[in-house]
Amino acid sequence: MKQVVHFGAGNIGRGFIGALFSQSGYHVTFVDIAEKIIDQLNEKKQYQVKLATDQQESVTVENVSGLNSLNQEAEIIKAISEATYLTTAIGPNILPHIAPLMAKGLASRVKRTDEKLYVIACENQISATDLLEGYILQHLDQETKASLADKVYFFNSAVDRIVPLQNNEGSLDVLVEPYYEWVVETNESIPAVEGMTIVKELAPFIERKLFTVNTGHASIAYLGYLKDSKLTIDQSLEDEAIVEQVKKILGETGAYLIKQYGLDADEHQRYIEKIIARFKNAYLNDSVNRVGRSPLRKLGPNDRLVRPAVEAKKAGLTYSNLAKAIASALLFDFPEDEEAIKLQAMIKEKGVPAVLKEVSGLDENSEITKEVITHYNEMKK
Ligand SMILES: NC(=O)C1=CN([C@@H]2O[C@H](COP(=O)(O)OP(=O)(O)OC[C@H]3O[C@@H](n4cnc5c(N)ncnc54)[C@H](O)[C@@H]3O)[C@@H](O)[C@H]2O)C=CC1
Ligand SMILES: O=P(O)(O)OC[C@H]1O[C@](O)(CO)[C@@H](O)[C@@H]1O
Repeated sequence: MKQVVHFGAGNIGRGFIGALFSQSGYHVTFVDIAEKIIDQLNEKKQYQVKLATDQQESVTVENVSGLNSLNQEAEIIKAISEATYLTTAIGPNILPHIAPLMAKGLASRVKRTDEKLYVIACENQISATDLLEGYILQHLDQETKASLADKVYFFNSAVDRIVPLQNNEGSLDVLVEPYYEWVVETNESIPAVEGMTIVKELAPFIERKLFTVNTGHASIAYLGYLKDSKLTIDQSLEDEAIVEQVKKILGETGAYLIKQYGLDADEHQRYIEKIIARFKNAYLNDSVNRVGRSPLRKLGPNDRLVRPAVEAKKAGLTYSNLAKAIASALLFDFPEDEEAIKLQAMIKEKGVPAVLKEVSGLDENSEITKEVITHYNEMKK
């Protein structure tokens, strides 16, 4: 049986990428640090992926097992040497931490076989696989790096499926939205995986996805949180003012995307509407706190809020509503989110302009910073 080693047996790992590989006839070895999940994967060897619909249709995901990256290094290295794909859905910030183990796995593999291995990071981050490759290469000597050529391939990808926090402590089953899209950038002819779309150039796909789905989702989360921190995304969208604000924000990212990639304006408008309809799925019961998680990452220069504002400004387009979204992210003070705590401490200590400089790479005197501060002061009242 063909093998995939997938780092991160969480929501996207089990509910999306692992499920597609299993359905394509692969055995999926999940690598994680969550002991309970690993034990259950090895004990039950299967789980259900349930759709967030009226009917709650479900699919059984079989041929799965788990390994612990904290204490099963030798087993993971062996599994990497036998795999066709090596994938991750672990969070962009964790990639540097798993790179040393992946490097050991690749070094061992290329000594044992010339079979091709395809590495794909499935994270909400532009060029996540390039970043992972960079981290891995830092742990390899020149000779091993050279021996990866024509044997180990790194492909960037975009992943889109809403998988909320699961309300089923102790179960491997995952509730997911029916929609999914997994786009992988390559010119190679690679082994088929059901549900994987291959493209030669990822930029239009990942930017369209990140600056529509993720910009929209994060904006609803932050605006909803400001209204009531206990809301879910669909409840936030019961407020017409939030719907209108999000449409304006996506109008700004849309204008940039249409100009940058020559998208058809009507088609893009339909894409926006389809996405807002996905956000309204009440079965997902998706909290604004989950969707707003990790605000420091989301306020990063290349992420869903700041990059489209910077690009819109460069293109001579409006960015005022994106500035409002950035301001709402700066007000995310959820006390159970480590990055939110850090963000609020930074704002208290240094003030908003210094934080925007340090976290978002925005000059303290830039027009975008000024606009964000105006919104921030208004919204804080
Ligand atoms: N949940 C969603 O709707 C979507 C998430 N994504 C992206 O997918 C990635 C994963 O997100 P989720 O699955 O939601 O997160 P998650 O928190 O459910 O899963 C992450 C998993 O990684 C594991 N992990 C953490 N550190 C580890 C380490 N050092 N070694 C091995 N395993 C480790 C955790 O134990 C957890 O099981 C993120 O980059 C996210 O942005 C992308 C599209 C949709
Ligand atoms: O860790 P992040 O970037 O919030 O990733 C999860 C996000 O990705 C999305 O699935 C969109 O693809 C949203 O559900 C969710 O907000």
